[in-house]
Amino acid sequence: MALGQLVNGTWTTEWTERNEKGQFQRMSTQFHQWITADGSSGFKAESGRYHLYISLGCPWAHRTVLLWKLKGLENIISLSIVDPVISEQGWQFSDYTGSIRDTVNHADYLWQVYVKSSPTYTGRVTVPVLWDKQTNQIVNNESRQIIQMFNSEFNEFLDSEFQNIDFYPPHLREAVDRILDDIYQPINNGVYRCGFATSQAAYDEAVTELFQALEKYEAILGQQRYLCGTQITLADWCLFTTLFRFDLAYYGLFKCNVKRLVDFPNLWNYCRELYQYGEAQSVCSIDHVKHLYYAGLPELNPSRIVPTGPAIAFG
Ligand SMILES: N[C@@H](CCC(=O)N[C@@H](CS)C(=O)NCC(=O)O)C(=O)O
Repeated sequence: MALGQLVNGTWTTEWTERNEKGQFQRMSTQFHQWITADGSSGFKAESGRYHLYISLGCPWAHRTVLLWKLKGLENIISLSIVDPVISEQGWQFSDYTGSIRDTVNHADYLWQVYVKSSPTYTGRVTVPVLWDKQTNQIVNNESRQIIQMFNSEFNEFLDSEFQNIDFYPPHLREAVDRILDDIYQPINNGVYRCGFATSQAAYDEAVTELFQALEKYEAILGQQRYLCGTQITLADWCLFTTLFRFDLAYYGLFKCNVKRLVDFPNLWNYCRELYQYGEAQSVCSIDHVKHLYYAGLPELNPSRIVPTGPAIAFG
């Protein structure tokens, strides 16, 4: 397995996210500070102060770059995109097409950014990472929190066209949070629970829960256009990044193959609609997704061959 982690600031190739039942158990992220418009948190929203590290293949990081793009933060927050294929030393920077090297810390590997922020860090080295250039530290590495900050805290630097976009409006916050909680374990993390299971029982449980939840949301989207009703919210973007990868990677490599996404008429139309929303598709990379999963997880695909298909008409 190419995945490793930092132990006391040193890179190791241990990977310990499965229990004795063969179930995948995702570790929690550790950097949870908050950028605020007024600076009361200690991290004031400022133009040019922050840097975002992402992978275009990763569904969690994809959420943050979608918000970055859709809120018009390109000239406010700088960006690095890792090589899609995770290396023996974790995420690396390269000249792979569509990647962007680390212009801030000039790291070769993302673990170096973690160690610069926190020299004795122990834990996984994951994307996304939001970095503060002023105090030289990681502010936050949890996608669900980063997208909330991007949605509202940088508005004063944006044109009114972008200021007015609100994917987390106060009257829908409770509903968004409830849906995010509801889709996390069976769907967003559920595909990983299928793919990384090491026992039949763990896989059976995960795949059953995944398809029950997909059927549930298929029915909901038969009644309403978006997860919270008539308006696109953060909940939709968080479901979208998993759906976008479904037929490209999860159906094949992770054995999420009871049905394809295209076999769910409502979920499939919804996925296509979100893909076509604004400039979303400019940060949707089929190539990075397929390389991340097929070339970067030799435990699941020892040949690392990236399949040619499937041909999927998102556009
Ligand atoms: N809870 C985190 C999860 C982030 C995460 O697990 N990212 C994966 C990529 S899909 C990663 O960086 N994995 C590398 C590793 O575990 O070594 C979030 O939502 O931001």
